[in-house]
Parts: sequence; structure tokens; C-alpha cells
Amino acid sequence: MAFDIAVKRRLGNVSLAFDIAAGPGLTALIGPSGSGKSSLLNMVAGLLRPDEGRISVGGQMLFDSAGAVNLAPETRRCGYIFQDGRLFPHLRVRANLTYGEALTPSPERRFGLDQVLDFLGIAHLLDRWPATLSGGEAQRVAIGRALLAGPRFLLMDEPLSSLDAPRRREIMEVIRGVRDDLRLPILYVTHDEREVDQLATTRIEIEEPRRI
Ligand SMILES: Nc1ncnc2c1ncn2[C@@H]1O[C@H](COP(=O)(O)OP(=O)(O)OP(=O)(O)O)[C@@H](O)[C@H]1O
Repeated sequence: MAFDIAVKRRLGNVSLAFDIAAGPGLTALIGPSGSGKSSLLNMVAGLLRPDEGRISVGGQMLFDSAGAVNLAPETRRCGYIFQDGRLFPHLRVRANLTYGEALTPSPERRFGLDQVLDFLGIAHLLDRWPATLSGGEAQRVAIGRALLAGPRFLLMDEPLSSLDAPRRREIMEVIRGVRDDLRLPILYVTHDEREVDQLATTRIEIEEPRRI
């Protein structure tokens, strides 16, 4: 299994419970606002601790309340991509890209800078500041930054929703490449059925959570 997740977490007056088993490729999570999709990604990243359960990705146990496993976020080897890119505004594109690479021991690096620049078509942007990038360019750089940190899998939280239609198609193509050519498992949150139709290997409907 690429993703094998069974977790519970209470947040305020909502009780989130997920049970997900998905093979390789892109697993799309679709569900209403407030159903806990972002919280689930945060639990997989290690940023939000489940109250109980387990999270295994690609056969590696990241969290298991029964076995007292809780890997630190930086050892989970996950690349996280957000709706708005979240590049470091004070660093040029080159430094944004190499930020995670520098923190990653070389045996764990899976892709080189030249390979990533070529794959994403962003070599011409290296000396630019994030504020000067279009939304699509910024999202490419965000994907590049995630890839350069040597991830075993990617988390994507509505990565297309701040883009216009042409840019959305471009980045969709990039995501297909990550899925099929780089073969990284992806857990992908969206509200958009068209994205699910076009990108998902596995579709998982997230239901309205129980209110306490
Ligand atoms: N720190 C918190 N305290 C209380 N409630 C919280 C907290 N964080 C999140 N919640 C609630 O938990 C639920 C899940 O939130 P989450 O952001 O994970 O949902 P989502 O499905 O990603 O929503 P959206 O699609 O709108 O981004 C929501 O009802 C939210 O209000």
C-alpha cells in the first residue's frame, strides 16, 4: 500500500475519523469544506498528532499509537505543497529550491537540481524573487523545492485552486509527470471533481465529520 491510514482526532467540537488504503499513484481526497482534509494531511506530515491510530506510507510506519511510533516531521521524508506556494519571500528562486536539499543527506536526495529545473521548465527563473513570479511559476518552484528535499511521497493541498484555467492545465501536466515519471505517491486534496477525473488513481470521498 502507498497509503495505509486509520486515525482519529478531535478538533474543537468535531471528531475526525479516517480509514484510507490506497495503492500507488495519486490518491485524491474530495469532500466538503471543514471535513478535515487539511487536518489529515497535517497528521500524515507529522504536524498534527492523531489521538489514536496509525499512518503508514510505502510500508514505513510514521505513526502508531499502539506501538508508540511518532516520527518527527523532518524524518518522514514528505514534500508538502500548498495552494499558495508558500515560497520564502526573502530568498531568490535558486535559494528556495536548494533550501531543503541542503538539509537532506546526499543518499536521500532523489533528484538533482538540473533534473528538477529541466523537468519543471524553471531554469530561467533561478535569479528571480518570489514576488515577481506568476501563480503557475510559483507553484512550479514550490513543487521543485519539495522534490529537491528527496521526498518519499508528496502531500498536495488544493495546489491548483489559486490558478487560472491555462495555468491550471499546465500544473496538472506537471503533477501527472510527478505521478507517472517520478512515480512518487501523492495524497491530494481538492474540491474539484474535474481534477479528480483527470488526476486520480484512487478517489476517496471524505464525509462530513461527526459533531460532538
Ligand atoms: N485548532 C482547531 N480548533 C478547533 N477546531 C478546529 C481546529 N482546526 C481545525 N478545526 C476544525 O476541524 C475541521 C476540519 O478542518 P480542516 O481545515 O482540516 O478541513 P478541510 O476539509 O481541509 O476544510 P477546507 O476544505 O475548507 O480547507 C473544521 O470544522 C475546523 O473548523
